[in-house]
Amino acid sequence: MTETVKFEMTPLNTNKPEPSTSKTLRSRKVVDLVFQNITYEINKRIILNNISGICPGGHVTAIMGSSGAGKTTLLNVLACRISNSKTNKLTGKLLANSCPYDYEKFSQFASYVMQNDVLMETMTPKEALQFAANLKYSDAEIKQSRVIDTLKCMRLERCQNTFIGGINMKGISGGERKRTSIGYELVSNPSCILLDEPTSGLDSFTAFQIIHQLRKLSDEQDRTIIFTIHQPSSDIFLLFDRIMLLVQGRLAYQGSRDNIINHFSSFGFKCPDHSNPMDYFLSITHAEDKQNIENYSLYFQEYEQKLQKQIDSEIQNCCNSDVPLKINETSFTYQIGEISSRGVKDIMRDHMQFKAKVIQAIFLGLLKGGVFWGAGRNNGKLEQLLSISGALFFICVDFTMNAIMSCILSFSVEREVFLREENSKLYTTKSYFLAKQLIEIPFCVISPLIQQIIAYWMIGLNYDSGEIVLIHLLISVLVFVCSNSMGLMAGAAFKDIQMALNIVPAIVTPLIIFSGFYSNQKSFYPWIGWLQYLSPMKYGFEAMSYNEYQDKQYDIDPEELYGFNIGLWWCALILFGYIVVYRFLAFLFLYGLKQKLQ
Ligand SMILES: Nc1ncnc2c1ncn2[C@@H]1O[C@H](COP(=O)(O)OP(=O)(O)OP(=O)(O)O)[C@@H](O)[C@H]1O
Repeated sequence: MTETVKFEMTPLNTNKPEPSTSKTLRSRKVVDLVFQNITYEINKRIILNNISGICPGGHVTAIMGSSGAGKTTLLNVLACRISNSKTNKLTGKLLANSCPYDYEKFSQFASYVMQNDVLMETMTPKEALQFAANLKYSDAEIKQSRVIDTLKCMRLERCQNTFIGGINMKGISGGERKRTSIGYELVSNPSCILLDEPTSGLDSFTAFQIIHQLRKLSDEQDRTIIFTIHQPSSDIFLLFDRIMLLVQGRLAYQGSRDNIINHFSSFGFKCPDHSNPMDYFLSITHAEDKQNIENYSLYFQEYEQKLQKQIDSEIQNCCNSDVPLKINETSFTYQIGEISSRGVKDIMRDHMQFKAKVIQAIFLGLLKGGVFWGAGRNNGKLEQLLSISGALFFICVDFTMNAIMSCILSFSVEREVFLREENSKLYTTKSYFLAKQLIEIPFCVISPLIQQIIAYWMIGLNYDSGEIVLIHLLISVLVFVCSNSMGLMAGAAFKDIQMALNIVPAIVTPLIIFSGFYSNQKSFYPWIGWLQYLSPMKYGFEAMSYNEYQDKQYDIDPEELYGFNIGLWWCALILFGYIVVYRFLAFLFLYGLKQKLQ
């Protein structure tokens, strides 16, 4: 059964009392966002054309316009998610209560809710909000009250203990996901909330509920709410306080919702009775109709003559009190603890993934054991040396490909969550990265161990002493962790994961060729032979071979046949060194990626 929402039009009051220091969500000062003379060009094409405006605190401002009008671009400019580059040129001023702001400052008083709900599938809404609150506040009582208030405010009480879910797991509904996304930002008590198409993909009733909640946030808590929206129903239209109507990157209307109908009527564009005003205004502004395009100059002229002065005066008189900042109160070590315990929960709860990984490890162990069955039990002849070397080399290649690809794929989902949470200043890149190492490395150890414990005895690798077996397992783990580190680095280095998935095999293939199994390592031409030193498989294969062939006699010395030239422990040390280097580079790339996406 659907719930009915009783909507009461609460009178607007922008002169709300000063913030209380209570532990509830109501603790805000008004923040007026102003943009002045914003022009944005991409490759010399003007996307936003010298526009100015104001989004007052305690009001709901809807940015509207037909497709391609520049709504998302304007929202991104306000959220400082667009900056100058070689091809993109942004000019103009952004002010919060008359003070200029940039990306860093924006994230201290405002939150941005993306169109896609980027949330951890294995958490419940309550846990997600608790995670955000834990990372934001140090006082236990404040954390608790923020979570409870937000659940109530976003009407999430009924689904608070259901998994959020996603592709792999059934979970809460689309509307509840959106409300969780908004709540996630709300926990940190931002003065401004910017949302990109908060109603897209939702049915009209759910869309109404979302906008209704946003309206309540502005009315009851003085927040500045700004969002883009495509085609609101008439019920939703009534929830807006202000409207900005964009037409080809310029403003055709800006001001109160009440006035938009009169404004367009005054120059001959009367909204027909009984029709949804926004449907009408979008129909007269979309760029598909030739007549509309001819009318654009009239819209702009009327805007400049009748509304511009009013907007300029609102900008002049905007609030200029201090902007309340949402400061993060938690320490670096606390952040690491929180992120890693969430990560462990995520792995344990994602039963499908967890089972798939264990089954895959058992299957690959059995496969290697079956294919190279007994290869190590006979020795002496060259062909026996070749088959055991084939087994050792295949172990290295399999670990490398497996670890790199699965890391890139799993990180592609996770890094969106990281980018969102870092953007919301829940934690720093450093604490996320260290927490990731704490969770991931133990799991990287388990998979190669399962595979090798199975395959070792089936292949009949050297078990003259326990030490030899342990060294083999150690090298296997080092190769796996090293490849996982390469995957992490690739996942962080490429903005587009698809590109990483295409390019990485092209990089790994030469590393396989130069790893010493297919050709003697000393026989490569020097101008290209140096590539072998970049290959973790070379060190893995060489170390495993030294370990395996000790005390064994063959027709030909394996060291000579393959041109081994480093030695077991040096190989292990170099693999360890590569792990450190790749992980450090992954951190730098992640840091760079975060900056690039600002
Ligand atoms: N990276 C880009 N390169 C080139 N053009 C771009 C880029 N980003 C946006 N544009 C162009 O800028 C214009 C405004 O885009 P924007 O996404 O802001 O429109 P919108 O009003 O949000 O549209 P929609 O409702 O369809 O999402 C569009 O014509 C779009 O093609």
